[in-house]
Amino acid sequence: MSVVISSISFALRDRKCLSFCYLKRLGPVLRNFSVLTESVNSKPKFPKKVRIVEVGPRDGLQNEPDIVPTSVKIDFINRLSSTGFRTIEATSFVSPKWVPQMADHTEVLKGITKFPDVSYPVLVPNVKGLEAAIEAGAKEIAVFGAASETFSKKNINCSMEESEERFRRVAQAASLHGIQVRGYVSCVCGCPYEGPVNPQVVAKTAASLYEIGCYEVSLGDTIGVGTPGSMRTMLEEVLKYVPAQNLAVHCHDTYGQALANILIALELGISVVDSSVSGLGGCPYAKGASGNVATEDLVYMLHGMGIETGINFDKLLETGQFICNALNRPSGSKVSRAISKL
Ligand SMILES: CC(C)(COP(=O)([O-])OP(=O)([O-])OC[C@H]1O[C@@H](n2cnc3c(N)ncnc32)[C@H](O)[C@@H]1OP(=O)([O-])[O-])[C@@H](O)C(=O)NCCC(=O)NCCSC(=O)C[C@@](C)(O)CC(=O)[O-]
Repeated sequence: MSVVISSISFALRDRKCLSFCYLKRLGPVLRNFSVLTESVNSKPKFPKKVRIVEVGPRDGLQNEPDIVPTSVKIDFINRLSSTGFRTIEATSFVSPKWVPQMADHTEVLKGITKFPDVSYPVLVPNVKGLEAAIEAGAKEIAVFGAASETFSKKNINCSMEESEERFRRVAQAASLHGIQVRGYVSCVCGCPYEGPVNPQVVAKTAASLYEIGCYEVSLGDTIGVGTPGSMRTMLEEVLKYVPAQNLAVHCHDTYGQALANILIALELGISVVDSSVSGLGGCPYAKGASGNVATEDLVYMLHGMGIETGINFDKLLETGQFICNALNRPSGSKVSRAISKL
């Protein structure tokens, strides 16, 4: 078999050398192997540009054991703004009883310097959160649902169906104020309470967010259990309902699969990726889940592939160092750690 394969690859590399007779004999074999050679020869197509949604100030800091001072959060976001991000998720207008780390949302949103070409979305779970966000000057919000009934109840204290209705009301009210709405689906590759999640449920949840008016739906592998295989299966299902240009991926790196999973998303035409500087974060309602993919690692990979991000890599490393110093912890970014040892 290996002899046949090598002669086929040779033949395909230099078709001019093939005699008609040889080709005729190889004809049926070549036809059988055309699929194999196509996949060997065809390179996956990746987008030329990727927009990174930096979620460090929200997803990164919401799970910190000690309250991070408001001034540090503001400084952090300002540094991110001058790094080249176009979207920085700034904070959450959720109940301070549920997530005390985000209780200073209004001070943070009012205190940051708003760069003209940067959007600062904030998480909003209900109309009460939307009203507070509008009062604080939000121009973009994100609602957050889940593809798991138990996770939905633990995270936002309502069923998936109730959340759909809630988000519809939020989206309608937001549109009256000209506010853009992003949507999240958590647990797209697995749930910390229910285990495996059906890709069709993910697709239905994403489709519902898209239908209520979310301009972009971010698919969250909340506990980082996805692999390139399960990620592809899930994304192919979602893509039947939501176009690639309206999707983003949000990969936690708990099992070290995030970059590989992101590559699958890029291959399928998705060009928006959420990440968190220094791999900060985790969800308070997903025990054991580690941070998001580190932005430094993501940018290193994308720039290495010739994909534009608009991010100044040196400034990004400095910002990562700034927040790690403030939190008194080593960076969760492999790239940052490797570079600091040079
Ligand atoms: C949704 C609620 C509010 C329901 O919480 P609830 O207790 O069911 O709400 P309620 O309507 O019964 O109200 C109870 C109290 O909360 C207050 N309240 C009600 N709403 C608000 C609000 N917006 N802001 C401030 N306060 C609020 C309300 O006024 C009342 O106050 P009280 O009368 O007791 O003094 C609660 O469950 C909550 O805040 N959950 C947020 C959980 C959260 O932030 N999780 C982390 C983010 S999700 C995530 O990380 C995943 C993601 C997005 O990154 C993607 C991924 O990785 O998968």
